[in-house]
Amino acid sequence: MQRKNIVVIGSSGHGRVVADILSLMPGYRVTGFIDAFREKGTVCFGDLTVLGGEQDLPELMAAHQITGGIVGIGDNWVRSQVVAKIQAIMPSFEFINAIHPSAVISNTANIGHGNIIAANAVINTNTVIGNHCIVNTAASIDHDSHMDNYASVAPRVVTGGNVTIGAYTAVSIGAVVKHGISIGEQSIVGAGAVVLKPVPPFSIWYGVPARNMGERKAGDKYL
Ligand SMILES: CC(=O)SCCNC(=O)CCNC(=O)[C@H](O)C(C)(C)COP(=O)(O)OP(=O)(O)OC[C@H]1O[C@@H](n2cnc3c(N)ncnc32)[C@H](O)[C@@H]1OP(=O)(O)O
Repeated sequence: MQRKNIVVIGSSGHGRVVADILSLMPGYRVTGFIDAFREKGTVCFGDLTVLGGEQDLPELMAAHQITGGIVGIGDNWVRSQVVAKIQAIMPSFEFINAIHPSAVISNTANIGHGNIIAANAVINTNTVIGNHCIVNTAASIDHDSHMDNYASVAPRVVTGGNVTIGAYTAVSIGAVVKHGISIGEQSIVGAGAVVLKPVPPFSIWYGVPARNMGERKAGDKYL
């Protein structure tokens, strides 16, 4: 099989997990990392190094026959900013999905592009995952659910069926979301929360049962 040469944008812990997943996918060869905040040549994962920043992409793509890649940045808002920057610099950049071979994904699920589906994740029947989302290690999104663009679920999150997770919203590590619940855009569900009521947009909810603990603005830090 002809492997596509690709890059991972972001070389922190999450970016390296993404490179690890891609190294297990037969269709791709990871050429290296793009990271404007780390010196060129820094070794990040195995023998893979930082090749340059986003501005260097046109030159790097031509030199290494790179067709595209994926943004491996955990913060949902920052990830969206970097995707926009790449689209402006290199409109032909193809955003791919990084899907761990142990992930279980229904044939009836619909998955966009730029998504990270980590080890042992489950995406069940008729669920829709938008673009540039993260379904992290051993998270489970059950049937007929919907994750909007740039949403994320952290390791061991479990949702029931018919759950909606709005754009840019982060459901934190180990949280449980009851079936039928809708979580609005740009919200945070805190670690270990049990969500039994709908979560409005731009809000922070946590606890057992989860309650409204505050409001937030787009781009507020949560990691
Ligand atoms: C592979 C990976 O690493 S993926 C990333 C995994 N990481 C996560 O998912 C973590 C996400 N972050 C959280 O869940 C955070 O707790 C947040 C964003 C919900 C809240 O963070 P902050 O606003 O900074 O809260 P802060 O730490 O100041 O705590 C405020 C109070 O709320 C409590 N609190 C904070 N989060 C929670 C929570 N999830 N559940 C219960 N109580 C909480 C704190 O104990 C503290 O109580 P205190 O005042 O009595 O000491």
